[in-house]
Amino acid sequence: MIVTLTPNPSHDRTVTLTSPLVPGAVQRAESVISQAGGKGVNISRASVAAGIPSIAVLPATKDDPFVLELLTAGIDCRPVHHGGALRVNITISDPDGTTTKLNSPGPTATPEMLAGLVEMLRRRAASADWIVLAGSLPPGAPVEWYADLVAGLRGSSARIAVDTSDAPLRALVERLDAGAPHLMKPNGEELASFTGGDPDLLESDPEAAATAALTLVDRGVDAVLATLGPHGAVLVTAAGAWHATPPPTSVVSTVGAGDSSLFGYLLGDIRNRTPDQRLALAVAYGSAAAGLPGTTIPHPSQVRPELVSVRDLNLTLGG
Ligand SMILES: O=P(O)(O)OC[C@@]1(O)O[C@H](CO)[C@@H](O)[C@@H]1O
Repeated sequence: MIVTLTPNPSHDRTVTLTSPLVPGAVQRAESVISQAGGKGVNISRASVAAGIPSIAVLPATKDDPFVLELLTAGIDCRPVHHGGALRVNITISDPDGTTTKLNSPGPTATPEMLAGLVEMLRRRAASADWIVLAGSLPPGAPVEWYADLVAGLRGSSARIAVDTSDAPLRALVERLDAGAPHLMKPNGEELASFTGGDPDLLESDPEAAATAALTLVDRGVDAVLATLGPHGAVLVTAAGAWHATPPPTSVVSTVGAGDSSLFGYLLGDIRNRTPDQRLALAVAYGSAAAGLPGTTIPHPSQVRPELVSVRDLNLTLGG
C-alpha cells in the first residue's frame, strides 16, 4: 500500500499547440485537456494502474469535481476539508515536446487543514509500505512543514519518501539530522538548490549528480533517486551508486515523468527487486510518461524496463 500526500493539488490544464510557443503572440491551441493532478495524486494513479493499493490524501471539499474525478478513476481519495478552490496549473505543449509549465500558488492553508492532513496520514501510516510526501506546499504552510512531518512519522512502520523543491526542500535538508526520509527524489535543479552546484552540470553529468546525492545518504537518507531528464537517473544508497540511461523516447509532455519515476522505484522496492532493477523501472516509468500527453501517467503495459541500460558508477562510498 502506498499512501500519498499532496498538500497542494492542482487541476492540470494542458494546452497543445501546433507551432512552437511564441511569447507575446496570439496562437490557436489544437486542444485543451484538464486532469486532476499534483505529484502525490499522480503517484497514486500510477500505483492503482499497477495493481498496488493506494490512498491519496489531499485538501479539498468532499464534493469537489477533483475528488469525484479521482474516485471515478478508482483512486481511494481521502479529502481533508478545505474551503479554498483548488489551483489550476497550466502546461503548454509544443509540437517538439517542449513543455512550459505555469504553476499557481494554490489556496492558502489554514492551521486546521494542515493538522487534518497530518492526522489523516497518521491514521493510514500503519497500513502503508510507503508514505509519499509530494509537491509544493500551499501558501500559509510553514516551510519546515515537511521536515516536521518526516520527524513525526519516523516512528511508524511505513517508510517515507519526499519529493519537493525550493524552500521546503532546503528546510528538509537542513533538518535531516532530526529525521531523514528513507527516499528522496530530487532532479538536477533541486540537487543544485542545496549543494550550490551548477544545475545544468548536475543534470548532464551522472557522476556529479551521484556525488551530490551522496551528501544526503551520508546524512541518513537510505536512497536518493536523482532524475536527470533526458540523461536518465542515478540511484545512490549506502551500498552503491548506479546510472540508468533511458531508451530513445519521443517526448510529448514531461509533466508527471518525475512522479512516474518515483513510483517505478517504489514498485521495484515493493516487489523486492535489486537496486539496479528498481532504477531501471524508475527510468522506464519516467520515459513512458514523457511519451504521453499532459499529465497522463503510464500503465505498466507501456513501461519497458528491459530497454533501459544500467551501469555501476563505482562511486567511493563512506569516505
Ligand atoms: O507546484 P508543485 O506542487 O511543485 O507541482 C505541481 C505539478 O507540476 O506537479 C505535477 C507533475 O510532477 C503536476 O501534476 C502538477 O501540476
